[in-house]
Amino acid sequence: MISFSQVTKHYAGRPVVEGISLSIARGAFVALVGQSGAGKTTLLKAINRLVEIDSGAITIDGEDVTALPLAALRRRTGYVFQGIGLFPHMSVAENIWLVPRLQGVPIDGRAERVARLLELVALPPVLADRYPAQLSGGQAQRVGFARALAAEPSLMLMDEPFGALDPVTRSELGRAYRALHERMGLTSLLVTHDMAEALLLADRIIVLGEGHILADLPPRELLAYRGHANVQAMIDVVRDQTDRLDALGRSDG
Ligand SMILES: Nc1ncnc2c1ncn2[C@@H]1O[C@H](COP(=O)(O)OP(=O)(O)OP(=O)(O)O)[C@@H](O)[C@H]1O
Repeated sequence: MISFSQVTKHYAGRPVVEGISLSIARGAFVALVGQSGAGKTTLLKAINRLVEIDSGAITIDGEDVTALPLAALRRRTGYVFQGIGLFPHMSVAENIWLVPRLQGVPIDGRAERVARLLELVALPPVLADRYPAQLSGGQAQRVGFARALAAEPSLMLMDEPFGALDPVTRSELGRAYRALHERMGLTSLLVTHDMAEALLLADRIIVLGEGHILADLPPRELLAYRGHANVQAMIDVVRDQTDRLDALGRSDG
């Protein structure tokens, strides 16, 4: 569904993404991980052209993203990011209805469609009339997902969408999104710092570093990976935490 061919992006003369080629199949759930500054966000934003690449090409369903009108491209791609950016002066319903409104969908269907989208992200319908300041962080993030899904995108681009949440909400929302991904037949790309989250949610994990793909494997195979030191270090953190927790559980004092 998405294809990157020799994609390169520089900032201030320094390559951030260098000659990256990869293909992502329809229905895949792919996590992009890597240390801070590895180029994860740059690669994600290049898809919906929030970032313009210097060279190479990115296609969605065989169409070059630079040949698509921006509005059509953004309609196909739901975008969710940390801290979500809900408009504070708009109610939840108005925030969710932003894209359908731009698409000229008649307002008389709004209440029903907003209620359905809230239900999808497991929020009660009464929240429709609240304002963002009256929501918890987890609720706001769910509204962000509902807003992205309102355009009925086939591709979801997510940049640390669970990053600002407490661990319990983070885990709940991650699982809820994974279920939505299945149910709605979405293609999902998730940028995360959290290797454990990537291993538990995604079907395929791409590890970026120094502008390149360091590893590109399904979770089980990545766990057994031996190779690039940076990749191993990220996996070792998860393994070490699991081992220490196991040891703690077994200790008698
Ligand atoms: N608009 C910009 N102008 C200049 N440099 C930028 C710009 N955007 C990103 N960079 C630099 O490019 C590099 C990659 O940034 P990017 O945000 O893609 O990394 P990342 O892997 O998503 O990092 P993080 O995990 O910290 O969000 C960083 O060194 C960053 O400082």
